[in-house]
Amino acid sequence: MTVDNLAQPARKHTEVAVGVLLRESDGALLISSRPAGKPYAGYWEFPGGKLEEGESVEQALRRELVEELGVSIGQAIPWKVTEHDYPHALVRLHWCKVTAWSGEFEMREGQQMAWQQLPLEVHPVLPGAYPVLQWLSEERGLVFDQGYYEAQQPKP
Ligand SMILES: Nc1nc2c([nH]c(=O)n2[C@H]2C[C@H](O)[C@@H](COP(=O)(O)OP(=O)(O)OP(=O)(O)O)O2)c(=O)[nH]1
Repeated sequence: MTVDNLAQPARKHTEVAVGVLLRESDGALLISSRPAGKPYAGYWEFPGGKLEEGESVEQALRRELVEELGVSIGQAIPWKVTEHDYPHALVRLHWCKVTAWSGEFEMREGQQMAWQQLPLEVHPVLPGAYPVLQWLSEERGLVFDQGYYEAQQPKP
């Protein structure tokens, strides 16, 4: 460890609730694009957002999906937790599966949404979502090829 590292305070995690909405009829996944004005605007991700003070993961996810998509979710089933270190934030992503919701989808933040099978056709995909694509692929007996998604990232 260098002297510089010793001098740095530990980075605080930003807690994020993320929903993997699964369509019963064909197993498609709901993916949405990040709205203008946010870091990684235009990247595709699973819908969700940051926990507010005092909120549980499920409460935050329920609130975010109303705010972003206009739908009320049923149970959010906790699935896995990952971390991703971006230049803008160190995030802890709380992934939940969601199989029931009500209401009509409305893009309330000017974003786009798409029901997708694997591998996703939309791009670029937020790198913090890769692990979920891997688990979903494994569940479905599909090969996950991270290079396919990396090749679709904008060139620096
Ligand atoms: N929603 C979502 N966020 C993800 C995914 N993968 C991933 O790394 N993230 C990261 C990106 C952001 O740093 C963070 C989510 O924060 P955000 O800025 O979208 O959350 P928010 O809607 O509460 O934003 P805000 O406008 O209130 O600040 O999690 C994903 O698949 N979905």
